[in-house]
Amino acid sequence: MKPIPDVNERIARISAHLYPPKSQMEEGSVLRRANCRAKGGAPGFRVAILGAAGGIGQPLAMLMKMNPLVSVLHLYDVVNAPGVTADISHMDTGAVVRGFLGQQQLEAALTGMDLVIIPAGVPRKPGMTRDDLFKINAGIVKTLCEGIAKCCPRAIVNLISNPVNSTVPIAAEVFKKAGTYDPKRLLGVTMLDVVRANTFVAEVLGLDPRDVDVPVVGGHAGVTILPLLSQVKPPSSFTQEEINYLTDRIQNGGTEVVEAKAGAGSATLSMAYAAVKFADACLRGLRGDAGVVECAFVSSQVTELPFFATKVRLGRTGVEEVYSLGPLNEYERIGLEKAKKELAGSIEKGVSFIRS
Ligand SMILES: NC(=O)C1=CN([C@@H]2O[C@H](COP(=O)(O)OP(=O)(O)OC[C@H]3O[C@@H](n4cnc5c(N)ncnc54)[C@H](O)[C@@H]3O)[C@@H](O)[C@H]2O)C=CC1
Ligand SMILES: O=C([O-])CC(=O)C(=O)O
Repeated sequence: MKPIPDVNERIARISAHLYPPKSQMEEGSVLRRANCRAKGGAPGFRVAILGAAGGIGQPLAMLMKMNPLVSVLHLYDVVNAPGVTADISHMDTGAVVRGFLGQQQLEAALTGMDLVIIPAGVPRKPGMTRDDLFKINAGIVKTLCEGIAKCCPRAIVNLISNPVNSTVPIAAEVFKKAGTYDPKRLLGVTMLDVVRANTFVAEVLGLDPRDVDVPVVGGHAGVTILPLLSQVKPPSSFTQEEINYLTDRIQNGGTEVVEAKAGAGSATLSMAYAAVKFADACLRGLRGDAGVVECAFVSSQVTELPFFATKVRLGRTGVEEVYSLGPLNEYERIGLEKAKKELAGSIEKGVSFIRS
């Protein structure tokens, strides 16, 4: 029987793989061969997840490891990154996984990345608004975006950390300051609102959610989440009662989960699903696929606000086209005015966090 390696030896081997010292990257080393295999064997994109050990980060990491468009997956967090990385790295899918722990490894985590997904930050507890997270999450997003500006300024950024209506303007200001801002490459993730809208509308219509497409515009908090039920596909009509019910349920879907979890956080599994659906769309766009269209909170000229969520077309350079709102009914026009009023304040709050 082969002797079982000493526990410390095994741990040393694992951590050498997770946190490679420079010497290990030399010609002929095991790690070097693994890297070559990653590049040669599984052509694809290099993706980093920042906040990878969290409630969203873990299932997101698992699902990205299953995505055939990903060849290298970097998992960064300030806690528990080694455990999550060791675990995910045993999945027999193509992507090579590496873990990075703590601020001193942020640059290594980001260098060479094509797509950076950010679910780092604190989640809500019952009774809190997303804006209550600003104090802590604004600083986290600032630091991470400074790293992106330095190490992978051309990467597409998918920003999940709340309040998205403010964290996206924060990221834009950080990139502007660094001279790397490309509005086409910065996207606030509002996909969960679309995922929820498709689910709830399908329930009302008695359809399979996969056959339903609901545009959700505006932003990602309360009244700024504006489902356009008049533009649902397949074309459908709703009673006023159904419209009130659906709008309220979609706008408060996050709160529904926060209350059900009763202090144990907010949506994580549905969010990981939505994040992967969105990241996959970004990667298909980068690959050059035609007709990749999703909703996202982006730099926009659709309204007078500098950022707004609408359908966008994704391509090789990120957001290649921002679609206009299309025809709105009276109910949606009133909703739009409310959404813009709240959004303006949230955007301004993010901008002045960096400028002042
Ligand atoms: N855009 C959207 O639709 C949604 C956004 N969210 C937001 O996503 C964020 C994360 O939520 P959860 O995963 O549930 O929270 P969580 O607390 O379970 O995980 C957050 C992770 O971020 C890490 N983290 C904290 N500071 C960090 C830093 N400086 N650098 C790197 N990582 C850091 C933590 O160690 C933790 O592992 C929250 O702000 C939440 O509100 C949640 C659901 C939907
Ligand atoms: O509600 C929250 O705090 C988390 C979130 O953004 C969502 O689930 O839509």
